[in-house]
Amino acid sequence: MNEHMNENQLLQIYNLRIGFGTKLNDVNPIVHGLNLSISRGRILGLVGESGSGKSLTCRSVMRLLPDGGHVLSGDVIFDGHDVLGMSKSELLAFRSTQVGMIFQDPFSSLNPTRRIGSQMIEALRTALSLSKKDAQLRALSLLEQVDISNPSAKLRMYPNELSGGMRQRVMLAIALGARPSLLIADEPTTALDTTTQAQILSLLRRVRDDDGTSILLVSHDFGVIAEMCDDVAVMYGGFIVESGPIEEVYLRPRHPYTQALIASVPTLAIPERGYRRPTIPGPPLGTLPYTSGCPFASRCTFSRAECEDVSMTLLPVGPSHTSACPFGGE
Ligand SMILES: Nc1ncnc2c1ncn2[C@@H]1O[C@H](COP(=O)(O)OP(=O)(O)OP(=O)(O)O)[C@@H](O)[C@H]1O
Repeated sequence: MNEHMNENQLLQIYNLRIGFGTKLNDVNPIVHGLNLSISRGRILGLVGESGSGKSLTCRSVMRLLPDGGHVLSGDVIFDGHDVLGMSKSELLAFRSTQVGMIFQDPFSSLNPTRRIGSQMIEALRTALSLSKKDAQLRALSLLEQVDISNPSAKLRMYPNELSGGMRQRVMLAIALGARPSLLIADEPTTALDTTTQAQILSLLRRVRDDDGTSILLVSHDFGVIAEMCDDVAVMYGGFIVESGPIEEVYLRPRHPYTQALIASVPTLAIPERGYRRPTIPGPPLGTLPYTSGCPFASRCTFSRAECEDVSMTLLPVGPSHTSACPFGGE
């Protein structure tokens, strides 16, 4: 395990394979040998279409895969610690103090029958062993940190009395409760209107700037990733197909899937006036099992016979920039 350790990296994922199945000897692999790392204080974007394996990758860091999901092989190293080898008690401590996570739908994580205050206080007391009084004070200061006005009134409310944006702020406040060094944000703004989305993204950036928190930000929207992240990893069909610093990847994308994804960012699409951004041709991958070669080949404008045999290894194509397409997107 120690051969993987790198002190500049907060999170390192090596050769991670995830699959689904009821029996371990009958598992359908979904994520195929994924490598990923996040440096301290940086924001890494994980981008790709629905079903590419982004959420499973995030959940495997917390060891919170859905029922039937298994890590088949690989290593997850957090701050030098082997997450996949942690005991139950180490895992509970890790989840409640080292990593915070927010999801697309904050409703699914909040209990609708309990007031915001009692949920926050319970989470804070469990994570930080605080007295009830101290947990209440910390809850108030956390709500202020995420720009919630009149926080004491909000503590008395139920989740359904808050707007979607407010609920996401509350989830962020809970996730930041123990000042985690990593925040995993899985499509945190997808369900929100554009103004609220901008506010939540700006809050996330502030969390990183003020506290040095590393962030793993998942999105299917390259526009959000380009605006927010320092580094990006592009996923397709359970593989990372390209990764690197955001300026490099955004300005000089080398994998045809990344090129298509960037070309389809809806900056100004007004179809009724005849201008629209291109979409990626062909149907999404769906749930077909992976066999071999490049999973994007059937939709790729540059596809050729050799694509059926490429190994999907990330090859260097620029400064810290790698791509799995050996043909350079040409
Ligand atoms: N609970 C589950 N049971 C069986 N298969 C699952 C389950 N959850 C995910 N999968 C499989 O794993 C694939 C990847 O799922 P994942 O949620 O990681 O995708 P994603 O990239 O995060 O997409 P989305 O943005 O839609 O959540 C899915 O297409 C599905 O085939």
